[in-house]
Amino acid sequence: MARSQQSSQGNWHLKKLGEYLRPHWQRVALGVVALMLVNLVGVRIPLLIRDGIDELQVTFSFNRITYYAVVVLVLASIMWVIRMASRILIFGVGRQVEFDLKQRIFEHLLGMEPSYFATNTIGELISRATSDVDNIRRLLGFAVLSLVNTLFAYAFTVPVMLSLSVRLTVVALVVYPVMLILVRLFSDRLRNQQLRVQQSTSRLSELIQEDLSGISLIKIYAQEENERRAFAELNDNLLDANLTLARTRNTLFPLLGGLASISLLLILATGAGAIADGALSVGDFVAMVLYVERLVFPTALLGFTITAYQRGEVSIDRVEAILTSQPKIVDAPSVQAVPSDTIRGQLSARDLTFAYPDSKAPALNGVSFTIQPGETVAIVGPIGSGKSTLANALPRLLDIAPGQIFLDGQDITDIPLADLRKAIAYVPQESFLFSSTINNNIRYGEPLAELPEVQHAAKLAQIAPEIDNFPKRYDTIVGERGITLSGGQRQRSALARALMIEAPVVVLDDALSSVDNQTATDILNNLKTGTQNQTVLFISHQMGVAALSDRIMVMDQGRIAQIGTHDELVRQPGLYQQLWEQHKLEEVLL
Ligand SMILES: Nc1ncnc2c1ncn2[C@@H]1O[C@H](COP(=O)(O)OP(=O)(O)OP(=O)(O)O)[C@@H](O)[C@H]1O
Repeated sequence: MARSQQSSQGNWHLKKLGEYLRPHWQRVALGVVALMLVNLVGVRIPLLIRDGIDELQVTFSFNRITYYAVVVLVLASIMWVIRMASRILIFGVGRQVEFDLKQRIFEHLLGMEPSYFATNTIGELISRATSDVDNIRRLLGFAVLSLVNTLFAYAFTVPVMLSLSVRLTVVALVVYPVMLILVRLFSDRLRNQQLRVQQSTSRLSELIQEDLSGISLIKIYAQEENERRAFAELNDNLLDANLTLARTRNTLFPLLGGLASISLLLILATGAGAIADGALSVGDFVAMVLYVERLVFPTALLGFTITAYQRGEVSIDRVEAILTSQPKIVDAPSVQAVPSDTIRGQLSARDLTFAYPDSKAPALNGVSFTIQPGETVAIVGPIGSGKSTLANALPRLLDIAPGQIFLDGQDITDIPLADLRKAIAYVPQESFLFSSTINNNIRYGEPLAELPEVQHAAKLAQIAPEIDNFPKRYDTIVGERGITLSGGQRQRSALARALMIEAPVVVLDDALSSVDNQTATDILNNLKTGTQNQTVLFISHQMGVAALSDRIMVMDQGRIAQIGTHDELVRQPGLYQQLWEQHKLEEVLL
């Protein structure tokens, strides 16, 4: 049972390797033909030497020696050239497959929804896309080359050896079954140890990635020592895993090499007797020794080939786990394109309910509303009341069931994702800037936009005067490798990016929290009076700004508790009144 499972898994890995190689089959085939030629020529050389020795035993002639020497030299040179070509071809295929896999992994990850990255850490994904892909490259380069070479070496050498002396061939090959048993005994252990190395590497890269992203937090809480210890522990684990694997490999490889050399000893011992009996010529004997030597090297390499294969198998599993994960948020087959200039911007929800996986209470519970085109609606409510969940649901960053959210009356799950996201400009709480110019950051959604358009968006987002003061104005590099912007500057840059795409609907998820009330109000006024008269959904804890919107939705525990204008709500007893009172009190105190 276990064995059949193992062999079916082995077949699966081979199938996958076949799939990786298929696009490059011509190069692989050429490489294999080159290896075949190398071995064909290689088999010929000991026979020539044998002929030379046997001939020279009868008559000694310098001309003949020179003849044999030149022929051997020419053949060896041809072999060398073809071997080089085979290596270039096969290693090149390994690099090509590495390129293909990296490309596929990245493209696949781009299609996954944000929640995928909450369960699969970035460090782990990076380790799979780099070191695991590297292992597959080595498997396809080195392991394929050495395996095919070994197969040809045996296939061509053994028949010639048998034709020279059956007895000596059997003696030379007697150790080989022992080698196979050894390899089998070690292979499970090698695979498990290999897996441990790869898992430890992933855990270490996860920690590095997390700690370096959260370096300020580590410093604020003075946790350097603890983090150093955690790193040392994982690093120690990796060292231990690597050393254990090295121990197993260092036991197996010399054993294989040693056994192969025993063939040579056995042949020397039995060959002498055969020559004395006249059963074997000196030339045949020398040829036999050369043949066994030809087999020793590929056989000793078998250990490396096996580990490269097993390491590759583990990596194939880890890479395929990414490639076979299905994105949950995809276009339904029935979607039809919706050009954004045909969208008016009416947004509605009908009994919208959503629960995060593994959470008991729904984050949105029977939410219903209709927002008219051009309306500015603020969403307020206590922390954790479901505001961000609602904002994420609108551009389908969450896996929302059909029949719950509508844009201009059309179910958003019937709109192609690309069109929906072009129609709803969403500015998340965390404003992320790429390490590029501020110009490129703002025109991220419209990469071909000209500077005046970028400047206009910056003006609407009230960041233009500050950009004019940056060292290289719109060409200033920002983000991780550039100048550091303040929280408010980052937020307004992210807002300018969203305004750049001129979407009919703009959703701001607490995206002006680092901006003072007056600036936030000016920005909202810009949106209302802009050319597009956009529908704006504006999540905020800034009650003073929210009060200026056309209507306000008050959320509480995943439900809409109240909805109306500021004047209506402030007169109704309820959550809005409380929030407003609290706001006024804070204003007085500040
Ligand atoms: N990725 C997630 N997985 C599981 N639960 C989540 C996730 N994100 C939010 N929640 C939960 O869903 C509920 C609503 O959260 P949400 O972020 O929508 O609230 P919010 O009103 O935007 O809060 P805040 O004002 O603090 O931004 C909370 O109980 C929160 O713990």
